[in-house]
Amino acid sequence: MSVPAIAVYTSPPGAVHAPPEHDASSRGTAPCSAAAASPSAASSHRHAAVAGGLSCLFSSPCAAPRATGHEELGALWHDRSDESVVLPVGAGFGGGGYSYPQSSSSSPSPFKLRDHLHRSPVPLFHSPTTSPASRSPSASWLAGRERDRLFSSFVRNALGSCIDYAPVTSLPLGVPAAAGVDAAELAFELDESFSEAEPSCEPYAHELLAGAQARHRIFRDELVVKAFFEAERAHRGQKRASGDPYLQHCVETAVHLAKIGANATVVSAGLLHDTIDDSFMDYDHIFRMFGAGVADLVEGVSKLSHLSKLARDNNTASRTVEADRLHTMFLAMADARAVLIKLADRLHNMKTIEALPLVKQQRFAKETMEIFVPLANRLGIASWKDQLENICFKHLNPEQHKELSSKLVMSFDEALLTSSLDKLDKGLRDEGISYHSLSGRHKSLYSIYSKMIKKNLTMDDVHDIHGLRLVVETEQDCYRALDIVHKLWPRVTGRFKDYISHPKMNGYRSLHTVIMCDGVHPFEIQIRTKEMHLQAEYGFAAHWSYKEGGCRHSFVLQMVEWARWVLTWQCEAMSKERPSALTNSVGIRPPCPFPLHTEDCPYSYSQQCNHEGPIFVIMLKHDKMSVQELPANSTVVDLMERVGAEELRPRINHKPISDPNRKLSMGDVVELTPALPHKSLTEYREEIQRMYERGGFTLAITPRS
Ligand SMILES: Nc1nc2c(ncn2[C@@H]2O[C@H](COP(=O)(O)OP(=O)(O)OP(=O)(O)O)[C@@H](O)[C@H]2O)c(=O)[nH]1
Ligand SMILES: Nc1ncnc2c1ncn2[C@@H]1O[C@H](COP(=O)(O)OP(=O)(O)OP(=O)(O)O)[C@@H](O)[C@H]1O
Repeated sequence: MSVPAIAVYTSPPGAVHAPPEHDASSRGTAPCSAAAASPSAASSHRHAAVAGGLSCLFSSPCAAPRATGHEELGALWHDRSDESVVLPVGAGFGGGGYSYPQSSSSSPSPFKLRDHLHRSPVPLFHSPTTSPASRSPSASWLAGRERDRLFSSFVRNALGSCIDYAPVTSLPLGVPAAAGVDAAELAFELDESFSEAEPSCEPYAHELLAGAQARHRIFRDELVVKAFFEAERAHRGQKRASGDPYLQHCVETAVHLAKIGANATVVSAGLLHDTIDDSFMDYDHIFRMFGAGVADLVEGVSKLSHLSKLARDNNTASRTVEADRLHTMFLAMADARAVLIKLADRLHNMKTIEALPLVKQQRFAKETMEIFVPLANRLGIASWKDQLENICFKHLNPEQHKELSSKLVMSFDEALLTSSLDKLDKGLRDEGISYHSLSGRHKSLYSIYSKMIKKNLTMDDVHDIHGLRLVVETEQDCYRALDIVHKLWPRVTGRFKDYISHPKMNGYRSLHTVIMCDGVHPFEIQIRTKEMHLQAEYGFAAHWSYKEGGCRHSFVLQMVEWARWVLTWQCEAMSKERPSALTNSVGIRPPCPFPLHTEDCPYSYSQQCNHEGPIFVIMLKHDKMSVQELPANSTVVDLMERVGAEELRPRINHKPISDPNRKLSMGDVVELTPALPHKSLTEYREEIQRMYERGGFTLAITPRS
């Protein structure tokens, strides 16, 4: 079971207006009025909400908190898009049980609602200003490198990455998409072959599609529906360990992707992610039907699956250095979106892991913790990271999990979080301080546990179970806001940290204070500027590396930053240019430098740039796998000399090579096998003859009836 939550509260001044097409009404969301529940409902639902897993995310001026039904404790920063759509009107956003009062501006901001529905894969804050014309990376954005403008574009894009699917059809305001949708009522023309294929599906497949469409509108997209039916064809008759149809796993994987804002290409690839490995379909088939965009992603996922299986079979996850190399390699060798799909696949597998034998549960949990959690962390998908961690925690430390879960239910107060946000928002308004964003979160169960272990604390000593974060415009505003915080609540002595005047070694800057809420609950409040926040999310002070405890290679930092950026950018770009089935998405690339880098920054990383960092390759020697680190530009011979295997025969990526001076690339799989002894044909013939005479061959002859 699980809870944590995020509340995001955007700056009321300088009201944010999104273009009309982004209006929530065109997304089939429940209207705001239906969202607000009464405070009494809030308290009465609290415990149920906690037990069921509650998340809150709301935006001023229209509050839109609601509950979700996640099983595990996890900070659901991103996964909110579809749930709101599924909830019946009335339950709507507010169904979770607490309300947020309307603030001074009475008109709901469609921008904010959009954000509510489609969060970025990268945790970010809300821009106070945006313009209708500026939601996708424009030509001027690409051309310009001016820092401020890049910054605001960055914020816009990151927000925009929560995507606008070119809507196939708009649902009427307040009508949950779930109502009466089935595959027979698809709101677009099916092409001929597709229409023919559809009726041959079994009823459960239609139900699955209708269910997915009810959860997220992208499942009405033509490309996605086509991918659905192709996945159905590929996996027809296949079952999961649970006995469920295999197709269900494909759909759930795709739903996870849709929920964090992935576009039609990525969601389609999510539906097809297992076809190359587990069905008769191959790359060429997918290419012909869906184009290189989808086919490359499916192939990328397949490659990651192979590496992951190799790693699991060889227990690589337990060897820290090699596990670390694997994270880096995964991100460096594959399109970040392929990693995203692999993560979504793993998330669903972990959520259904009970169907596997105990020993496999343990193995998967261990591997997930070592390999996939850090990947989710690096890509900034906090909700997946938290969910994965909590599930693994439950399987790896069941006793502690049980004990802490029940304790957390006692100490956790969702309503307090929202009322604190409200109080701070009011305090800031009263003093005329505008802010960029105000958000709150509950620490995930596993994060609490880890902190307790790391710092030898009891749960009562963890002061940031409830946390607020305020992002303001200027450094001066940080201190002014801090004064307000200290006037609003009594502070906990000795817990104030001024990382603005005294930045941390890694450059992290922020003000931290702990205050006492209701005299019982400590709240950690972080105050920073937009710029400081960017530093805290990316670059050297990035939260992921802070959590991972440092990183040896600076190129890894750059690469991760790049991958996160690509992800954000591509989701946005791709959703704007709704890909036709044959569009090659590889052509769409973000500019190499990260927004914070100047043009001549030598550290900027991109997969096109030749970074000087080491490369990581998988080596299979005598059937044992290891992840080898080599300097950039190393060759096969270099590797063979390094491991003392000059006499062995190298194959790269399953193909023999003729030139041992071939350069190695990140993610190459190098197999070193004993060379065939040099025998003449006659000698081989004699050997076979001897084996035959010894009875070494069994000829499979099927008797004719
Ligand atoms: N991104 C990022 N966040 C940081 C960094 N250091 C601290 N933080 C954030 O600030 C919070 C509190 O950090 P500190 O005030 O230094 O507290 P602490 O000494 O680690 O111990 P606690 O107060 O018990 O959390 C952390 O939980 C993080 O959310 C950093 O280097 N990078
Ligand atoms: N006070 C806060 N307000 C809002 N968000 C926060 C706050 N503190 C951390 N976060 C964010 O919550 C997410 C989960 O962080 P988590 O609680 O696991 O670790 P942490 O608090 O940052 O670090 P630690 O456990 O080492 O103290 C991260 O994205 C982090 O940036």
